[in-house]
Amino acid sequence: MFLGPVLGYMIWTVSTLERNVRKARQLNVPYICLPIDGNNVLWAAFQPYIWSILDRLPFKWVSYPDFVRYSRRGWEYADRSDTHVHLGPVWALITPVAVYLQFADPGAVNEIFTRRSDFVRPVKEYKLLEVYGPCVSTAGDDWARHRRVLAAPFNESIMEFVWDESLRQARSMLRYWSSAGDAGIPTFCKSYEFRGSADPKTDEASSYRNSLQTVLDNIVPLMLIPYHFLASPIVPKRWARVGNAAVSFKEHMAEMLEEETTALDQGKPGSGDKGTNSSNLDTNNFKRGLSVNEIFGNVFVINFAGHDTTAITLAFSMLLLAANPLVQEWISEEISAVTKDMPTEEWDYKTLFPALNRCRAVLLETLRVYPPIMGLPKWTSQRAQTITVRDRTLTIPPGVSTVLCLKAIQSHPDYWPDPHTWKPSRWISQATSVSTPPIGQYLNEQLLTPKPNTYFPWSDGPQKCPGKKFAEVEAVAVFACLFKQHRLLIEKKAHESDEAAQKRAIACSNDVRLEALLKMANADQVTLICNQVLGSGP
Ligand code: HEM
Repeated sequence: MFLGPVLGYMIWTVSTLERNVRKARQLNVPYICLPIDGNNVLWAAFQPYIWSILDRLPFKWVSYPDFVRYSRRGWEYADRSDTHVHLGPVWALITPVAVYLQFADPGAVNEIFTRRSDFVRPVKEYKLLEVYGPCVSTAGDDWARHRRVLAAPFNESIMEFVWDESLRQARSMLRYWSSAGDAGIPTFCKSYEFRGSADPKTDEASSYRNSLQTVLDNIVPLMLIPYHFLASPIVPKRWARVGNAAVSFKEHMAEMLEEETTALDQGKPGSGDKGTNSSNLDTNNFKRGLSVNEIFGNVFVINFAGHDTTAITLAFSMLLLAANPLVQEWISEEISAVTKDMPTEEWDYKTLFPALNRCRAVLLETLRVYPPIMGLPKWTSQRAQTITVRDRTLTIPPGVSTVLCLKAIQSHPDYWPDPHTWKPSRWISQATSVSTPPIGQYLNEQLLTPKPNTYFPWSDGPQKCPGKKFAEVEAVAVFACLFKQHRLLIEKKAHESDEAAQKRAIACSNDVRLEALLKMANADQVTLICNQVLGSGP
């Protein structure tokens, strides 16, 4: 009975694969074939189980045949830049569904980013983000309307709020972490109290924080199954919890919208207007530009795009800092020089943030090695497009996917010396006295500007991340607050040396899996301890 469909599927696979191979041959680029497309929903659901078995065998990922290796979701992390080093700046991953041209060439990357109407976002691949409604990522031709409204509050004047709020959260986090002692740390313009996961006050499942966390933790099933269905009484309890969290999160969004529209109706500034003057923010856009469903869709995307990306990057950074005590000392030296005896409550964004280059370097280096998004998909839509890759001109047929391989280019030895080592100091150089910012004079250092189009964890071009500065300000505030007077240690196992514990932490940071974003697969295998430096405070 099953033989017919299986045979049919196999014939379809072979013939479509062959057709796509012919397309790649015409392009004259090296290629690798896969029998199943990575976006196949069934395969995406099953492959983690297959790989959890393969990972237990005594073979490394690199030793499997190509069709096995590249079928792993998130293969880009294990591959680093190796395939590009072997096959050159552009190669094709061919599946029965598509030809995915993989680019790791700065010139070609620049062309693809800047020619937005020639290389378009494959909206179909982003449709799953429409959990609550259409949004900037799925808007297609209508992208500019969404982007104009959504990006308005992301201006310099909101950064002071982001800085103060991040410091406030970091202080609470520090109190919570320090109180854990040797037992180890248990695992938008609205202010929420910091709550650790073991804090009893986090019980209220419908709180903003908890509903958002449940939604983000279960983002893949929520993208596949409408949340109204999950919240219905007929589904198992575990799923219903996810559905109910999604409903609660929508109620929180509706409440926020109500508060904002009431404020705007009364002529008051909305929360997106914090600290801004009305001349640089068209608050009417908020009401005029998007429908209610589109507002919900975009609020969700801002939460999705802004929360886990930053949280995951901070988690990688903390673990790597704990495994590298000398780097902790290195940033602490800067924090002390820049903030002197000033209490964190008095830290001023405008003077301190630009001077904390070493703290920023930790973030930039973590994003270089562990970018939450490892490849950016674009698409030649209706027309063929020509593009220059080094000394060649490629004519790419319509409907071919072009992937900007940011993980590969950010770890390519042509652009980054010692590319696979996490080394924040690579971002710092001695400033010439003319360009030194006043407060930076203590260390006379400045941040490296990478070669163009060799570093783009926030994407680039018109569709680049509007939250880049937001994330930088958050991370620098958290690092500065934490490492001013505290250090992170790894809890050692019985008879384990410091070195072995540090190696275990680094191995944990390299044991990753790609869900919607790249994250550590088993972060709870390493427990961190937060200690105050002796003689450093009250
Ligand atoms: C380390 C932190 C972050 C990283 C690595 C990051 C990365 C990215 C990348 C790569 C894109 C482009 C995605 C694509 O084209 O498919 C993007 C888009 C976006 N990001 Fe971020 N992001 C971060 C933080 C944030 C924050 C803090 C916010 C908001 C508070 C935010 C909001 C957005 C939005 C709304 C978009 C869609 C923009 C558009 O399509 O026009 N991101 N981000």
